[in-house]
Amino acid sequence: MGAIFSGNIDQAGTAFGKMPIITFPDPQKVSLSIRASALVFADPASQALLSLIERIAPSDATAFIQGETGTGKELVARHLHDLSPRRNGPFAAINCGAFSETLVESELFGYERGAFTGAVGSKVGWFESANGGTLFLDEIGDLPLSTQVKLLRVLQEREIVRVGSRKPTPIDVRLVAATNVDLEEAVRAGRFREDLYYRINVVPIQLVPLRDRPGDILPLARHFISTYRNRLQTDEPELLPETIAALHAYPWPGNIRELENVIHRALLVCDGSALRPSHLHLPAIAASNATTERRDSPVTEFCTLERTLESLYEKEPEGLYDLVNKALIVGAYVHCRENQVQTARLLGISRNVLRTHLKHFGLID
Ligand SMILES: Nc1ncnc2c1ncn2[C@@H]1O[C@H](COP(=O)(O)OP(=O)(O)OP(=O)(O)O)[C@@H](O)[C@H]1O
Repeated sequence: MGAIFSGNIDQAGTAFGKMPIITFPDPQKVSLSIRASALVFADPASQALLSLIERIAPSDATAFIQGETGTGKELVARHLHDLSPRRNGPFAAINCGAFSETLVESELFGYERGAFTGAVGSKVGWFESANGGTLFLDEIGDLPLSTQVKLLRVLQEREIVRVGSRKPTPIDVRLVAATNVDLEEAVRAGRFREDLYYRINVVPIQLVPLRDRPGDILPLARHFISTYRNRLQTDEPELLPETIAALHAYPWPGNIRELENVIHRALLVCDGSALRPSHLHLPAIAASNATTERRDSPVTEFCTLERTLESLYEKEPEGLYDLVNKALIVGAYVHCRENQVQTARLLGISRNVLRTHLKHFGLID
């Protein structure tokens, strides 16, 4: 519960083996060439990330992955492991935020019989489980300060002491830590130890949100269509141009995980031959913008197109107008299941003006 063990500590090799990497410029080839466990790195930002991973994988340096939720932090950690000399050892992943303050220590370092009420036997912790391999600590910012002190000691001494024991056990683990919160801010606020922050931030890896790597959207969508189509045993539906436009217009606050869920759900509801924008059931764009970096945005709900754009335009640099214009129109169109009358009413524009925009975006003839 909470922790996921993503390898097999009893057998050599990782659970999934080495994942194939696809770095294709041509999204049309994607669905033909990738497997379910493949990583998609098509956008230039992702390809830069891939070469960084390849450069640092052979070393034992602690990697510190930062990125919004769903950007692929665990996948990158696993890939680092798969490319490292530790690839035949275990890969263990643990979400530090999933345990109570009292439990997290015994989960990480293990405990001896009688260490606390209910400890009827001894238990190996995640550090020992990952011995010879890689330990991925997700949401490291959630570790209580008392555990942070112990973790720092483990990283310095390269040995753990089980709860209820005094005997140190040497460990040989590469640590990969991740967070989706600003850990520097947590240091400033006194919630995270500065010495531990510097200890883990040896090789920083910043994952770019999906909205800032548009070149990944279509390849990822095709990848998930292929994955879920195989699982659902359905035919591969065609991705219509308007569906592709809708995928690009949406800001993906939940990043790749959200895209995966959207595609999975779309495949369940579509009739098999074509994936239409209405199958995506994307939330209203303005509402999702409110949960992303535009927290201070005046847009908190669907308001008229004119008012929304005017207030954003005052604040934002050039170019945003076109982007937001397109995002709002396509988002509203999808939201209204491609009903032009409803979409025009929602946006506060005439149907003719809406049709001009839709033609311009290639959504209607
Ligand atoms: N480059 C990629 N290619 C293919 N699938 C990906 C890629 N990146 C992420 N995914 C998929 O997206 C989903 C979310 O990825 P992952 O769990 O690694 O994100 P995360 O950043 O660790 O999320 P969280 O912050 O919530 O822990 C997973 O199903 C993963 O397989």
